[in-house]
Parts: sequence; C-alpha cells; structure tokens
Amino acid sequence: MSRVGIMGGAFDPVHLGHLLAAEAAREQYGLEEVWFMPSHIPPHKHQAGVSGKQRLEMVEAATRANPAFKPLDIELRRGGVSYTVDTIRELRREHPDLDLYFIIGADMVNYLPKWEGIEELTGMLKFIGLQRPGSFLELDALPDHIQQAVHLADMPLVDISSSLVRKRLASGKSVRYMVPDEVHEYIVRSGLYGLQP
Ligand SMILES: Nc1ncnc2c1ncn2[C@@H]1O[C@H](COP(=O)(O)OP(=O)(O)OP(=O)(O)O)[C@@H](O)[C@H]1O
Ligand SMILES: O=C(O)c1ccc[n+]([C@@H]2O[C@H](COP(=O)([O-])O)[C@@H](O)[C@H]2O)c1
Repeated sequence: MSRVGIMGGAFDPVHLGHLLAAEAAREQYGLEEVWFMPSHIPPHKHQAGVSGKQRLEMVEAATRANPAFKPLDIELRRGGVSYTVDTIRELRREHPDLDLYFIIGADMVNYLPKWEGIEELTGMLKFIGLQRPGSFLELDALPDHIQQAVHLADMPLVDISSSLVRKRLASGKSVRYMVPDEVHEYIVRSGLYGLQP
C-alpha cells in the first residue's frame, strides 16, 4: 500500500516552513508523495485574504521542482468550510489503496481534540506532527485515541509563518528565502499583500 502525505493549509502564502515540514515527513516516513492542499475556508481561522486560485498557483510554483510534491485542489473545488474529515472520506473513496498521513505543525496537533469528526478521522489516517517555534507539541496532553494516531517527525525549527510573511511584505521588508524564489516572483508580479505590481 503506497504511503501518501497530505500537507493541508491556507498557504497564504506557502513558505519554507511548509516545505521543510513536508520534506521531513516524506523522508522519515517513506512517503511516496506529499500532496499540498490549500483549504477553501479554514475551519478555525479567518478566511485567507488571497483567492484560492492564487494560493493554489503559489503552491504549484513552490512544488514544481520536486517530483514528490503535488498540488491538490480538492478542497477548493468542493468549496464551503474545509473540514478535513469530509476531504479524507472523499480521498479514500477515490484512492482506497493509499495509506494516508496528514502532516501538521505543533499548533495543529494541540488543536486536534477540537477538529470536526476527530474520532472518525483517527480511524482513517495517521498524523505526522512536527515541532514549531511558538507552540510546544505535547502528546501526553491529548486523549489516548489521538495520541495513538500521531507520529512525530523532526525538522530544523524555522520560525516562519504566513502571517509573518504577510506582515513583512506589508511593511516593505524582505521575505526572500522565507518563501521560494518562484513564490516571491509570483507575489511581486501579482501585487499581493500590499505590494504594487
Ligand atoms: N514554520 C513551520 N514549522 C512547522 N509547521 C508549520 C510551519 N508553518 C506552518 N506549519 C504547519 O503547516 C500547516 C499549514 O499552515 P498554514 O498554511 O495555516 O500556515 P501558517 O504559517 O500557520 O499561517 P498563519 O500564520 O496565517 O496562521 C499547519 O499544520 C501548520 O502547523
Ligand atoms: O477539520 C477540522 O476541524 C480542522 C481544524 C483545524 C485545521 N484543520 C486542517 O488542518 C490544516 C492546517 O490548518 P491551518 O488552519 O493551520 O491552515 C488545514 O488543512 C485545515 O483544514 C482541520
């Protein structure tokens, strides 16, 4: 059974932290591919400022050079609030042969008890959790059935977030090397996040 990782997020915009997390999970769990999946409306935070099409295009630009990384537009096509449980049900119908691993940073691991349909979700996939500066990942604090579904991976800690990238762009600061060059070019060319095209 092929192992596939899913890196879900708003990707507003995609940054180096996302790519390093996906690569660490791929390497440490022998994932054949990692699918980068922008959410339509995130379940727990404000809707992204940039359109789904543009967030997907940035993900396409960021993943193009890596044959193991693929963009996945399933949540953008479905619309509405992007509950992961709905997406995984759909993906398992389409790909019953895959062993799915959902990749998340420490902030999201700690939030797992509040995810919609978490009991069903832990029966359908495994999570790969990564430490992230600013949120300490504490497995012991989680209910048993969630702890059993979460596997840990190591990555070089990087204190980069999409909010930091947006804030820096809006105040005219450099985000070079925080996002891939292709994404930087896309942001500048499209005049996103307060830049003039
Ligand atoms: N620097 C990072 N290290 C590890 N995981 C990360 C990092 N940045 C984001 N993630 C994880 O990537 C997933 C998608 O994150 P998302 O697209 O919401 O980015 P974000 O940087 O958290 O955004 P924002 O700052 O707008 O809240 C989440 O599981 C999040 O925990
Ligand atoms: O389904 C849920 O209840 C749920 C709650 C919080 C987060 N998620 C998913 O986790 C991924 C990372 O979330 P975020 O908010 O950090 O972009 C993204 O794919 C979200 O849809 C899912």
